[in-house]
Amino acid sequence: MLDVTNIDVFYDKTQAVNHTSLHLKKGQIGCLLGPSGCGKTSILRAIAGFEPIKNGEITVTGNILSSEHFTLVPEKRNIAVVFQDFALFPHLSVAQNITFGLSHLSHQQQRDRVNELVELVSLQGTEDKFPHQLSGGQKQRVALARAMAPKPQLLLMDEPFANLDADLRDELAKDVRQILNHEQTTALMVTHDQQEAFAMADVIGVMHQGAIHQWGSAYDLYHRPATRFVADFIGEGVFIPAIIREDKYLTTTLAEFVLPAKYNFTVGTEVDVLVRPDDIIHDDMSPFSAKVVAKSFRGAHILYELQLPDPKIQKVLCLAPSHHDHTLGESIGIKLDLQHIVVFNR
Ligand SMILES: Nc1ncnc2c1ncn2[C@@H]1O[C@H](COP(=O)(O)OP(=O)(O)OP(=O)(O)O)[C@@H](O)[C@H]1O
Repeated sequence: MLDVTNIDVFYDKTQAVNHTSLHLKKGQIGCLLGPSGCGKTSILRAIAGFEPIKNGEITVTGNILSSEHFTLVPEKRNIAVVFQDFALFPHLSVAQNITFGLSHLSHQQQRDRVNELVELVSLQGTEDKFPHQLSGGQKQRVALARAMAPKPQLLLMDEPFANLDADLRDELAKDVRQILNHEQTTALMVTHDQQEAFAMADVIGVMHQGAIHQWGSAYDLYHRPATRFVADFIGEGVFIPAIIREDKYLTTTLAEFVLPAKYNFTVGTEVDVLVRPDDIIHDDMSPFSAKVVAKSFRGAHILYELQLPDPKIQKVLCLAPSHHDHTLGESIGIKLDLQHIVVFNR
């Protein structure tokens, strides 16, 4: 549905997006995730038609919207954009804000669509209120309803929940996902908050320095990170040193593993293995122990930071059920239980 193929975006001589591609199917929700300045907004702006592209192509349902020598104006793209500051018209009521893009419809059709959207975004009873009389979450719902009212072929959202507090953000993210699914709207959003990306998106692109390192599901990004940057950026974890032995064995201080077939390291190569907090199991019977150097209570679990006796390994993290409450300085038995073996060259 949306095909962004090998695009470059420049601001004068500064390259903000570097030969980047992404694809969304109809009804899919995509998310660009990455640290500040990595180029997320620039991709969104190029798709919306606010920035020209230097190379490549942007198409929606096969129609070219942007190419090296062509930029279709934003108003002809049938793409809606929701900004982080909501950008509602302050002098228009909720109903008038939502009606704004519907002038091509009859009055009855406008009323029907507004009623439908007000119900969909759970704003019944606020139709005659003005933006300053609404909470942040309500304003964001109006912004979403207004953007979706003309049934755009694509919805773009730039940090749509950034101005909301954490609880509201989680709740709204789930609601927005349901609303988009209900309307079968294809959407692409930008965020630097991974929980928000996980809550909203079917497919996530992790960006760094103008490039998408991996375009995949939350599960794949966490368990099968394609690059060291993705492994570091998504979730928590540490790298522990290992060496490739004959017969494709991988030896670490804590355990030995068979190297998955997709890796092609020569014998003797020194590598790093990704170890997530849920890969380290607390087990009093284990021959390996480590000292608790820090802990953080997370409700159902405690995240322990553990120092192993091996000086080559800085620390590992262990997520243990919170009824196992150990004190700082205590040594606890641990074992490594890697379900997904992810290895990078040292
Ligand atoms: N109008 C502009 N003029 C010049 N450089 C710009 C402009 N907009 C963005 N840049 C630069 O392009 C790069 C990418 O910026 P972009 O806003 O796309 O990143 P981002 O990932 O969306 O960041 P953030 O999360 O902070 O919004 C940055 O180095 C930024 O400084």
